[in-house]
Amino acid sequence: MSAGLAIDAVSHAFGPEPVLSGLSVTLPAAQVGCLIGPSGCGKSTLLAMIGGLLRPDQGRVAHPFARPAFVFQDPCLLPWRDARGNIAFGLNALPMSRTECSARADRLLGTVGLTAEDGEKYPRELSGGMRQRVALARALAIEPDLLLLDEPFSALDVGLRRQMQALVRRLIDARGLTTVLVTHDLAEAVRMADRIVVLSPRPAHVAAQHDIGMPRAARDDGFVQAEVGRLLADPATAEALAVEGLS
Ligand SMILES: Nc1ncnc2c1ncn2[C@@H]1O[C@H](COP(=O)(O)OP(=O)(O)OP(=O)(O)O)[C@@H](O)[C@H]1O
Repeated sequence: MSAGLAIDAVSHAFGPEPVLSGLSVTLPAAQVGCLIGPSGCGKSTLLAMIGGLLRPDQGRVAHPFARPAFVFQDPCLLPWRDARGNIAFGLNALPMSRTECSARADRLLGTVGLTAEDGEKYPRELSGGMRQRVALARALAIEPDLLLLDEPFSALDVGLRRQMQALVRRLIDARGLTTVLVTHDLAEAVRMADRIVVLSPRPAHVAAQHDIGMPRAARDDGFVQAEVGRLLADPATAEALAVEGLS
């Protein structure tokens, strides 16, 4: 198995406020890891470290990936560019012709379930779900080797959320893309993850870790419900997630 992500004894503080405390986690390449834990415990901080945006005060984050891409809860689209232009935006920095950029953006519109006509719409003309599809396509445009998802579905209603989860699941499985997903939703973590890492309240350490063996495509609602029950039967998981009623 090729090397994946290794987070070793990471501690971090913002001013006097410790946020992460001696946190260690590994994730094999081509797997999906979910970070779940109480609000403010440091999940986004850890994701920023994995993506190279922040250096830990102590400890080490190591991985072989060179092209991380983020998708956030807010799609953060440029309002003055249409959907195609937003998808192609990150490609401007790459040595590609305009025609190649445009062709790649067109392919990605299809990949995320949007039409060529949708590509000509501006963010204000797109629904929340469509905007999040554009953000996903923009992340995939740079052909990332590491996908970092910070609650990308949580602003969507339940139906759309399930559609987007299924789409992302298919895309990461087809590409064998190493992925880290931050979520507040244990059922979502069970649907998406190979490894679920439960963080304690701040300063966060790993309270519990669970590996889900079933192939993602085979996880139906019955499996997800049963697995959520199994995970919550673990006292350390239940305690960490009970803090804000996550369980
Ligand atoms: N750049 C920063 N400067 C100062 N404090 C920060 C900074 N970024 C995060 N924090 C603080 O660090 C703590 C952890 O924040 P973080 O966003 O990582 O938590 P989280 O678990 O992702 O939260 P949530 O689940 O609510 O999104 C919070 O108290 C937050 O206010």
